[in-house]
Amino acid sequence: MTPRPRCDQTAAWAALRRHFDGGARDFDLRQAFAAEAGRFEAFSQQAPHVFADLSKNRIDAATQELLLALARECGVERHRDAMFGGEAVNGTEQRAVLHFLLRNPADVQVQWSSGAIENIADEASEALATREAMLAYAEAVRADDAITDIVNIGIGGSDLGPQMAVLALDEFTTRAKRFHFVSNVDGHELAAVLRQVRPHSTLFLIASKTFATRETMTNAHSARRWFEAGGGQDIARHFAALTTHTAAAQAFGITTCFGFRDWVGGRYSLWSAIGLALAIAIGASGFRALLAGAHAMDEHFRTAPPARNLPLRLGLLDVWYRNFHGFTSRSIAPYHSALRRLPAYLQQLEMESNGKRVDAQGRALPYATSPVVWGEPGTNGQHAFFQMLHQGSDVVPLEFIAVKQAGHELPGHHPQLLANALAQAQAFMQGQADAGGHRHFPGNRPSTFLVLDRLEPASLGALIALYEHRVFVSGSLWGLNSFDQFGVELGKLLAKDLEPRLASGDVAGLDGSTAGLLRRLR
Ligand SMILES: O=P(O)(O)OC[C@H]1O[C@H](O)[C@H](O)[C@@H](O)[C@@H]1O
Repeated sequence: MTPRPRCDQTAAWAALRRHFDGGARDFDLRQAFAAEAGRFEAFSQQAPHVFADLSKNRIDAATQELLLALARECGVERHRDAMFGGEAVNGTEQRAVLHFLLRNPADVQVQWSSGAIENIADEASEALATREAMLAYAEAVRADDAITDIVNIGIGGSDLGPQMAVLALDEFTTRAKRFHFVSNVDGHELAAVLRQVRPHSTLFLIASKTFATRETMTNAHSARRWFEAGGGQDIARHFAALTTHTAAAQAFGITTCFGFRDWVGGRYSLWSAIGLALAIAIGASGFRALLAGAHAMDEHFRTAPPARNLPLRLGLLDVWYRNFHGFTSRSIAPYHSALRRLPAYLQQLEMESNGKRVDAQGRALPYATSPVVWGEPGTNGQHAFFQMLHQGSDVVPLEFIAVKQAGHELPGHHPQLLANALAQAQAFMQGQADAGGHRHFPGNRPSTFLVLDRLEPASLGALIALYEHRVFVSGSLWGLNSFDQFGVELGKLLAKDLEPRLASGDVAGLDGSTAGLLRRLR
């Protein structure tokens, strides 16, 4: 990878700084709408399966031009093409980043740049073969009436993706099986699931890229002990492993394994064998539709001109808000209860990817990177923390996700839901100037409004891929390696040291607080 210029040392960054200090800081959405008749049309667009209204954001044509110049100068497109070309864009781990390959239709040839990972054709056909094997297995499980419960054991990317998607696509999920997700090492979680299932009718999916994550291994061993203690014998039938480390799964005693490669990051692994629970839930055709929707967004990101490239526009907006306006967080408000785990999924995607303070070469950066990403479905959030969003001292850009068609037939609910989403976005922008004191709403609070026609496999795939690429864009502008996560290691190491101390009471060498708490917890 040729090094890219540091974003804050480009002419475009300096121009943006002048633009901001010269008035953009005080941009007023209400005035902008009053002045520009075509503002909605200019700042909204249809991308594959996702319509996006960006017009209630603090940007105008000049800001957008300068942001696009920043992307050009920072080499974002070159970086994107390097990823799609199979170069080792995850430099710290010397790995290519090819999760998009998992959603490539079988008949599409991938264009690889020279010097990309070797035997690329083999990688592509292996991914395809695994997809077919896994989908055939998913169909066999769906047809097997003796299996009534699927328990996915995994954490982080091996939990959040399949869990979020199984919930989101509930309308498309087989009613013949129940789906459970166990991630936490807290035994309460596994125990609560085991109380509901029986060994002879349960399939455990042990989902772990590394097959080494302690939480998952502890839960997997406990599940196997429970299975055997309950008279279960046929591990091959009741356990399957989804992992890059099939040898470790076999050593555990699992013979049904679906693999993937280390070029799939954990938080990008829903499309791989890690998606098996979802494939069982919605079937092979549903899973293929999810992949096709994501692939359509890949193609959009790869080929749409910058000014109409949605992931690029959203990633640029994120940098504008974080580094110029200084906003520290972004709230996600899905106005669809089935998307209730989406904020948690996006937290991992964005904060684990871009929550870094050094550039891809390990040099400390002088500017802010990932915002805090958080949220709850609407309308629930309205009755909890929206108070702070409307009248608090911080400005938090909000992201609405609304779905045009309901997936149920209860009269009255959906118009009420959609009216609430529209009203909140309106209220954030307009505020209430004619009231003083406690009833004053400052307004001018920015929001982005995403619309899906229907929440279905293809649109969910496109939505997730949109977020993946947007995170790529902001990470690229910030000069980060968005594909490693060394920040999760230290705590794991320390926990390993403390676990035996909890049993022995040995506090030698510990700081006063940790020693005091350890004594307290014994
Ligand atoms: O899939 P696994 O190897 O078990 O990893 C599960 C998760 O844990 C790690 O610590 C990382 O922070 C995550 O990116 C990963 O998704």
